[in-house]
Amino acid sequence: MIELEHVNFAYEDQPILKDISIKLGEEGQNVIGLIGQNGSGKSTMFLNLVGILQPTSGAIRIDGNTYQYDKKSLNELRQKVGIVFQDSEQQLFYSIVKDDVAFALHNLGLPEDEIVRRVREVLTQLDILQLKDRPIQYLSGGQKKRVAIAGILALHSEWLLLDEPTAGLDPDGTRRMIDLIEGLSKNGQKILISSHDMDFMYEIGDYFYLLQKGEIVRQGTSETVFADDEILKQCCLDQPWLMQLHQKLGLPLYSSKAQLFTDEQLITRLATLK
Ligand SMILES: Nc1ncnc2c1ncn2[C@@H]1O[C@H](COP(=O)(O)OP(=O)(O)OP(=O)(O)O)[C@@H](O)[C@H]1O
Repeated sequence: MIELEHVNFAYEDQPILKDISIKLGEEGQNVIGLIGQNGSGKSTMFLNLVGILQPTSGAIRIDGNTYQYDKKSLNELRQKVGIVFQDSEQQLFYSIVKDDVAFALHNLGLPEDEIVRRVREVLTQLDILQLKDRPIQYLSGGQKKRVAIAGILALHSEWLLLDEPTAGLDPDGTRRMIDLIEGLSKNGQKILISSHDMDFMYEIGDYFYLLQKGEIVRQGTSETVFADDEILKQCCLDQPWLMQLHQKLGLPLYSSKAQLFTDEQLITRLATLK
């Protein structure tokens, strides 16, 4: 679990994160959403969680141990908490897929056969084994994101932080990202996602934090956070369409588009309107 205790962060004199005290990854929370409009502080919070930025005051703990910022502690932290940036291209350093995924494993000093095993394992898991010898520059945006994710999962990181994972993806890419996250979550991977794509977040998350101007103004399950249209409007966010169908048309609250379109009772009721 990652705990933030009265965390404040400022860029020079500009306060960005304000007195944040939360516990990420409690029982039953594998996929956690950090939602908020542009500039609310989501990326800044992520950079604090991976130790690239250090809180101005307050503390962050992982599994009970307070973050330390010396080189050795940061190296240990990076094995536990990995981040995929919105522009994942900036974190791919090698020209060939398998070399990039192996990069951090070489840094750890793992034996060559273990590196080869882990690279193959993670590329298979992410369904990109066929890309292993391909130059990264010729991959699509969605494929590059998968390579960046592979580099983190190869480390067996406890936490995967995804900053705007659907930015720049087409509907098919977004669907594949949802399937990927669901698959990882079923295997027990802890994932923290930042996004302002509310439909995507609604479908994928177990628990949510709503960030407004650097403050957590609401937290809870999708029913709690997305039911309050007023607070979402104040944060310049749209209510997920499945929640709108529920609140405005009185339909059951479906957890996904697939669940809605396979509801036989609803389909029968709608057929009588024809
Ligand atoms: N390096 C920096 N120096 C000074 N201010 C910064 C820096 N990076 C971000 N900011 C400011 O901090 C605030 C929060 O930015 P941040 O990128 O954390 O928000 P965000 O919620 O991730 O936004 P987005 O959804 O657009 O990515 C913004 O006002 C931004 O201009």
